Amino acid sequence: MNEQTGYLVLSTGDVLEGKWLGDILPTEGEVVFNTAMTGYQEVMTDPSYAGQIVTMTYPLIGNYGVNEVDSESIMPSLSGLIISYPCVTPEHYQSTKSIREMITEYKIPTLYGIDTRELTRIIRDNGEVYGRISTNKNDHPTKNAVDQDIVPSVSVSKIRKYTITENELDVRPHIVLMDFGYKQSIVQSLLDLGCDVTVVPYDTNPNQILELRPHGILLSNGPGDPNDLSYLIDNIKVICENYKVLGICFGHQLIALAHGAKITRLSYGHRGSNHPVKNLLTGKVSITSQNHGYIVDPDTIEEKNWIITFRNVNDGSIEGLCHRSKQIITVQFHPEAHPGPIDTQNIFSDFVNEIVNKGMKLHA
Ligand SMILES: NC(=O)CC[C@H](N)C(=O)O
Repeated sequence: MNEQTGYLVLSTGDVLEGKWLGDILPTEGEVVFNTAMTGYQEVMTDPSYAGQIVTMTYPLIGNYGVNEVDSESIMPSLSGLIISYPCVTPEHYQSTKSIREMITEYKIPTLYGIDTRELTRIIRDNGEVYGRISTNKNDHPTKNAVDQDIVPSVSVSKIRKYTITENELDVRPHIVLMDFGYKQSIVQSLLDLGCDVTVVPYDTNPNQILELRPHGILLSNGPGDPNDLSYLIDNIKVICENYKVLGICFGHQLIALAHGAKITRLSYGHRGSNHPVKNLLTGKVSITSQNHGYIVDPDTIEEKNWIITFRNVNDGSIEGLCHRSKQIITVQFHPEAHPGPIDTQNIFSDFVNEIVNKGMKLHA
């Protein structure tokens, strides 16, 4: 393995020494931790991590390799990766390459040999932490904010259509997915339910959406601070007036923002595969996959218009909303999973059933 020394220099003043796993590629970004024990490939290809240096708290990363089926996007968008102990001789029947081959192919700046649990403690104690991966330990991070154009950098620039050839349903719901940095698993969850999916750029306006004649709109996950997209609020309001809408994570935050709520930061994010959320309508607790640093400020929700449907069991933060009169449901967690449990996949089937059963006239 490459034995060249590299440093993770943090905005807190801490400097952690490691080794470069691939090429020497200095970088910087917000440093965030993910507590999932598996799912590094999905994490590395989730566009919501754009601009961030991700550390996996689980110490052994790479042991089942990288495969052809689990990537959430065409290429990784994260700024960097910090791992404790990499396994570069993977064993798994689906594995086609090692994590080192993947990070070399996609030029992901990566350090290994860092105590990722120590790093996680630093983030937990300090909240928002920025870092620079460098060969020079005096090379401090200069940025203190994630690039404001981060969503445009991951969103599609042209419409992308997904359809399944075999559909035994006599109806074909057509969902427009507004792409703020969508995960492939969201598309797959809709295809599995017999939907046609059209992915559109994040700033597509309601008139362009109308031309596509969708039956429902899904606002996707995405990187960065939703407040940076406040200029889309009018678009989102019109969409929410006219369609059945589902918002996931960034999409949930944008819909809340468009309806007058404030979006604030968690001191450190929820990123992992075992975050319990309680459905306040049924009392049922589900274990969810999560990846977010921002939340909807509970004091700014207009309760006359919104029902809080889910709360996080650990810290009580809002995990889901439902509009009292419009057909809008939103979740802060990731029902599409990947990585993580699929306990809340019913969010997709409830949305599609709502469209099929009570929705507008569907074409056959
Ligand atoms: N997964 C997401 O959609 C993340 C949303 C937003 N970037 C946050 O960190 O809160």
